[in-house]
Amino acid sequence: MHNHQQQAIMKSPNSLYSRRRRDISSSGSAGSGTPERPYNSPASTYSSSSSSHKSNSDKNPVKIAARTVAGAFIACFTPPEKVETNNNSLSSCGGHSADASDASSGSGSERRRLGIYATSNNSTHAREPGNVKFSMDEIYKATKNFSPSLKIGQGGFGTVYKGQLEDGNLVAIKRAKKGVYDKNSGAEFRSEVRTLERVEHLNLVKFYGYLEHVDERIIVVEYVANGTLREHLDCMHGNVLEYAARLDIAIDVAHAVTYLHTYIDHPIIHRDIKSSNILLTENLRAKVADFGFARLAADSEAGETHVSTQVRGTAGYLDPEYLKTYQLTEKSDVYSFGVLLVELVTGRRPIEPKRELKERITARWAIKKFTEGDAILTLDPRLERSAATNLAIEKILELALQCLAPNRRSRPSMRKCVEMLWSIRKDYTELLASDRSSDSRSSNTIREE
Ligand SMILES: Nc1ncnc2c1ncn2[C@@H]1O[C@H](COP(=O)(O)OP(=O)(O)OP(=O)(O)O)[C@@H](O)[C@H]1O
Repeated sequence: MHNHQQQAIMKSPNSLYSRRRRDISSSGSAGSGTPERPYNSPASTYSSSSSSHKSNSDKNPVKIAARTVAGAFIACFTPPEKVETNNNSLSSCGGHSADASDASSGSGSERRRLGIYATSNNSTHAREPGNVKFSMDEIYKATKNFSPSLKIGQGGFGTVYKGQLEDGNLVAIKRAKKGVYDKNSGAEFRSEVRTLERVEHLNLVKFYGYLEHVDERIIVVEYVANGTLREHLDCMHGNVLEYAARLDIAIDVAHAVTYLHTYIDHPIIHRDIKSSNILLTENLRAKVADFGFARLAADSEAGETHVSTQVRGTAGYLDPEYLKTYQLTEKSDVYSFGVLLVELVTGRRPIEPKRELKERITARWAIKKFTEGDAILTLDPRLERSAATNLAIEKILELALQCLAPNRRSRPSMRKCVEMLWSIRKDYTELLASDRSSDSRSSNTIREE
């Protein structure tokens, strides 16, 4: 990537960085989790296992670099009418329901609707635990020979199919485009697969296995039924994503990334944290997907502090220091997480070329509003305002500001982000409860009068 191209990307949220420092309490109170999985215990959240893991895919570096640069240039120069933006209007939350209603991952009705594996519930052919190698036959069966009706997505890595294994588990089967992995990159594929095999966390998409056969490279991961966070922010699933759910999602993602960064054997940098890589369950809990770019972080005990490698990632989320130096650290993920926090508050995409100039880079605009004392004006207009929400917006943007610090040393660790988010959620929940009880008291008073 050329310097001037990098500059184009780097103009974003950091140059806008003007600090308004305030102390954020980081009491680390646990807050409430859903029954789906508690996160009151950091220890349990971060524990690792050696059995099954998270998704991976790798991507063509040339395409990624090209896409990154193109993204930045499109962001700056594309005439507005050619670029789609997020329409923040209530009406955009109409009835378009993609996968939301069939969120019953693995339910009989869904299987019947898709017509896959009618007999699978009775199957006794479960995969051996720990066996991560799939055969072509298994993949053909699971995808009904890569049936177009089971295609659920297309990404930089290739095509994604929904499938069902013989043991009944629903999976996403990611088939690499031919050429993404050539003969020489088999080692890279295998090393990434080894990484996936070793990680396991409730907020990471679980890795089931892979297949490497002639020119086929396939990764099999847990199917997450309820679409991506970006789709939900765009109201593609019918309902507005409530503020409390957004806070929970931020915490889920922070847990997953903290786990990766503090992974027992060796820290792992995700490198592509973005709202379209956050998948949601039917209970709106988040699972971080796409280890396409994941690399093991440098061993800081061995005196290294970064990994030098090619620039990869997605325009709008890229750490400017990484773009300048090609040096990747965990703090690059923290930067992307800061962009994601702003996305959660505003509902907007990181770059919205159709907006007026000062609002095109969402993080720059939101942080400016925050520093001017107008944080609440950045709230997604589809959400209701309340004292609790107003306070939480301020605090989230304050945390985002820290994550987006141009100097990576000034950024908090992901673990620190988790603690701050716990504290924000606790304050939010308490204030919401007291708002509600005072509301009901005053309505009782009115009724008595
Ligand atoms: N585990 C999964 N469960 C359910 N759907 C999935 C899963 N993984 C991917 N998808 C669907 O497939 C789409 C493409 O996913 P993929 O990870 O290949 O690309 P991407 O992250 O959207 O794009 P890019 O490769 O540019 O980062 C996703 O947007 C999602 O809709």
